[in-house]
Amino acid sequence: MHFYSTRNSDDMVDFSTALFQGLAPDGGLYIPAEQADLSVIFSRFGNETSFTEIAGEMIFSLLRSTFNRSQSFDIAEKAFPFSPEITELQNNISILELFHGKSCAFKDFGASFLAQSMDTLLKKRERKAVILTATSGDTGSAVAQAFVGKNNIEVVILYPSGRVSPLQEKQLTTLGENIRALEVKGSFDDCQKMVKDAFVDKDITDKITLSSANSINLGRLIPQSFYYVWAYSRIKDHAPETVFTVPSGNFGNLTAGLYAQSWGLPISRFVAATNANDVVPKYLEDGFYNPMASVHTISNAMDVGAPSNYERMFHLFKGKVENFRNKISAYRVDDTTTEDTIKEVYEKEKYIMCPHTAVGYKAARLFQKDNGDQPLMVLSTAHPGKFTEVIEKVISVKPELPEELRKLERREKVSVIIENTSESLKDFLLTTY
Ligand SMILES: Cc1ncc(COP(=O)(O)O)c(C=O)c1O
Ligand SMILES: N[C@@H](CCOP(=O)(O)O)C(=O)O
Repeated sequence: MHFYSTRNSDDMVDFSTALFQGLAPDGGLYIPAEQADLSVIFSRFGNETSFTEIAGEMIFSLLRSTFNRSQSFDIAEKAFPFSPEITELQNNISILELFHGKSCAFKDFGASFLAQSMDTLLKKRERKAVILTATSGDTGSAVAQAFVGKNNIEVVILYPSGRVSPLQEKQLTTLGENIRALEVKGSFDDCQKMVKDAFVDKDITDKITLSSANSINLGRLIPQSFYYVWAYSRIKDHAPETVFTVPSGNFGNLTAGLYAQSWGLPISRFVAATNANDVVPKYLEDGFYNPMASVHTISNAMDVGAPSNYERMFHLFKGKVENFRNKISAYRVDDTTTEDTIKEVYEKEKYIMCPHTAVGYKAARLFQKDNGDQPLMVLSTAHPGKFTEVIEKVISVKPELPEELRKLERREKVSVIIENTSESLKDFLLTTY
């Protein structure tokens, strides 16, 4: 498969180039140039097919011009020593738990695949890369875990000061080695803009081989399609067409689902769930897309006012709001409703969900109210233990922390504080590398 930029279809590249460039040189996002049909392969997957097998088959089917069969399965095995799990709740809702990886969030799937495929390709090319990542909490922690100790790779993580949870901050700032954390005096959108500006700054790119570990990088997005396929393989006997509800911020997760659908996965609809940062729900309502400054919420990892992947969706839907509406329904959920949802589900079902998952769960219930009580699969994007402060306040119970998170509590934070300007990032990069 080849890829081109959303802003220039003549700029055709292979997977390796898209992976290491991250963002296209014209500032656009790489998208698949060919229409793959994997429906026959999907139909062979069943309840017994492991996540690694599904991932290996998909890597080989989509990226065979870059990875041969044995490399594809090797990457899948090394990247995914963990798997999603499904928990059934009342009201026809299934929770697709994506937080059983090292950093306890769904970002582990993308970050781990990215690290393994870069490792495989760097061995061939003997290149050194600096990975720039903007995070509102979870991408950075997954990337830090996936890349720590990797040869020939330096990682720089930008996060908004005071706007990530205490545990997320520990995950970003305590690993050391090849991982550096920049604490930005600003919002996630500032961090994301600083990263994007660096990619198109020739002074930087002439000196440093930059790549990205955000969902602007297709290497982050493609593996996020694997778990939609895995989920389908588990439910297809009783639900041949599935509605997926996706807690959304930068819309990488939902875009990955749209790709899975375009490759032949029978998904009947997506429900996009946002917090008060609701530019996409507003766009579906009135047809006007107005990115805005993000506001702080208790589902902090979704505090995005200018979602990167809107550009990919816009391209996929040929810029027509009706095409968006044909595939996606959208709901916004405010903080009070998010807290009420966490409480209600815990009281009724003794299930603790993180605030982001609660936004998704509530949106699924609203969708059922509008469209009948049909089965829905809600993507659960993070372990509730990453947001202990919110959970304890709402249900007076401290979620049990996995060992990975518990050991971080004792570690010392190390970060460099910088202004929210592209010049500060440029200074840092040019003086450090
Ligand atoms: C826990 C959690 N849920 C949801 C999201 C939103 O995902 P996306 O940015 O892919 O829309 C994020 C951040 O990416 C997150 O960390
Ligand atoms: N919510 C994200 C924001 C970055 O999103 P990405 O998918 O583009 O990396 C985070 O947790 O950092």
